[in-house]
Amino acid sequence: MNMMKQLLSQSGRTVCLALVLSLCSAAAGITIVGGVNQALDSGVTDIGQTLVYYLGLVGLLFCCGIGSQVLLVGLGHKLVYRLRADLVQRILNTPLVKQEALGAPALYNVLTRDVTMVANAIKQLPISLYNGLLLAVGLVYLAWLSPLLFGFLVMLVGLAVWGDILLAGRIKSMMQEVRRLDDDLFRQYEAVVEGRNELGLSHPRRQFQFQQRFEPTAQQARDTAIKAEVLWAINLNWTTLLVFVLIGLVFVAGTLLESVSQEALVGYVLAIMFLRTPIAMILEAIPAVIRGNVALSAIEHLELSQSSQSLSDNAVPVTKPVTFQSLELRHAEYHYPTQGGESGFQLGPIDFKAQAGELIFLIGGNGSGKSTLAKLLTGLYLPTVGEVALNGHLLTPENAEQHRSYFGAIFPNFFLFDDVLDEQGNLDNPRVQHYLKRLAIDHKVSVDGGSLSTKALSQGQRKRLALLLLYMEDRQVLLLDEWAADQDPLFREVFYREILPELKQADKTVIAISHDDKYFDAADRLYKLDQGQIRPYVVGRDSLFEEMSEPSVRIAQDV
Ligand SMILES: Nc1ncnc2c1ncn2[C@@H]1O[C@H](COP(=O)(O)OP(=O)(O)OP(=O)(O)O)[C@@H](O)[C@H]1O
Repeated sequence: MNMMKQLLSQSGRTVCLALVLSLCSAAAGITIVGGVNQALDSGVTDIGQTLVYYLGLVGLLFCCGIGSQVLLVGLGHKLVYRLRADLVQRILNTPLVKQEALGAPALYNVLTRDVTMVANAIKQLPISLYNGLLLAVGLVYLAWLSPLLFGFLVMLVGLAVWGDILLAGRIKSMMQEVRRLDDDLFRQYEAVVEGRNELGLSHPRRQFQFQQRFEPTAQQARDTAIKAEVLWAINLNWTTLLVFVLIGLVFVAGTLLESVSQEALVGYVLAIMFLRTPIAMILEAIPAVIRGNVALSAIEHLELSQSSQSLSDNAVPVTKPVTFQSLELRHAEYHYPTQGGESGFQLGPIDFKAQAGELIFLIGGNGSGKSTLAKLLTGLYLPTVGEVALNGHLLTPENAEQHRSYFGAIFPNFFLFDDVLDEQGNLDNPRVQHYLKRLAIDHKVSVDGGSLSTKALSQGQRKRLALLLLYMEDRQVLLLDEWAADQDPLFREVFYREILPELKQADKTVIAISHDDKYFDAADRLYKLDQGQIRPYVVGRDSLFEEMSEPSVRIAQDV
């Protein structure tokens, strides 16, 4: 709810104006009801004047009603827009480690389902506010008409409202359960979409995925949602019935109590009938509001970054990087958080230094910590213990953005963007043609207006495009995590024998994670990771994997 308060506080003036207009409209409506009641009781003396008053009030009701609705509808959509923008910016500003812990399904759930739920709740805002005010003005009128009957009415309505509050609490916990199940469902959707190849090949797995994983969760979500909605629908009908019971009881009480005039009685019946619609509309809006509330709590529960650093203006958050000189790790460690009672992987302590213009290979077995080290070097992870320093400046949460601006990286799970941006963030840089040719991909892809013509390519070709994007960004330090793994032997040769030396010549510092022992001689220095520990690797002296035979290639310059 804090998020909603923040968003609403930015529209204080609109809310106030809409409130005043709604109040005027509601007051005009109740005055018409009161006037009709009075006319029924005492008749009309001046028909012309009465007609003028009547038309004036109808006009006021219409204009103020329209005015408040226009303001509130606009406000509702602006709130949804701000919520979306705020959420996307908060995700973009959330540290990688937190995003990885949350997982993609949870983030998609928030961005799609939760935002829609909040949007639906916000849509109820104009209707509920208007009807709430109408109800409030109506109650003031009833209190004025007969305080005695009003006391009686408050007692009865109080009971009904108490029942509604209890029921709303029960429905809220059901909707929280539906929301929890939705998180599970999004994980199932991810398996269905991302696992399309495996599922396409295996009928038993498809059946298992559908019957054992998807169906039970979807059915439970369906049943809980139906239960909640039906409970509220029963309550809605019960409340409508209560209005008629109320009229009857007021009528009986009024006839029994001598101090209550006939005019007050008729006024009560008229006003309660008139207020029936706003009451029903408010009650109808409540489930959507509860769902929105549950969705907002779910968004807040993710504990995304609170940073509201705007990405929509042109302000550049970091100063232009100076010339890269060195990158150093001093007793640096990175600990993954404990998961399911098991302590996370621990990288380090590591001491490591890369100088400008060096070409360094990181090697090691699966799970030895190479990619973790890459994320630590690039500033995507901050060290748990020890220090990371670039040009002698220690990496801190405050300067992490500046640190990262030196790096370009391709990780194994890279994402290929449609747009080819240059170092200034501009599209349509003519250099792109040269690199398309260099990466031997110009026959498959063109870049038009800064956008890739296609991404429907093989994995090796997609990696070449990722390298194209990296070339265009022209960062000083490049981190290539098993880039060559998907290349054919011919282009692998081009990569190690031509592209890497060219990058070195262009004063780039390259840290490449590689399993290609055939090309270890291309590196200036080699480091091997083993269970989170690093040590220099000497070709010929050290074995790549303990069980493997001695590699035959020697590097030009041993460490
Ligand atoms: N996002 C994560 N959350 C928690 N633990 C992780 C995460 N990513 C990796 N790990 C743990 O860190 C260890 C090292 O992973 P890392 O990806 O750094 O290995 P790697 O050397 O790059 O392996 P590979 O050669 O298979 O890519 C893994 O064994 C895993 O247990």
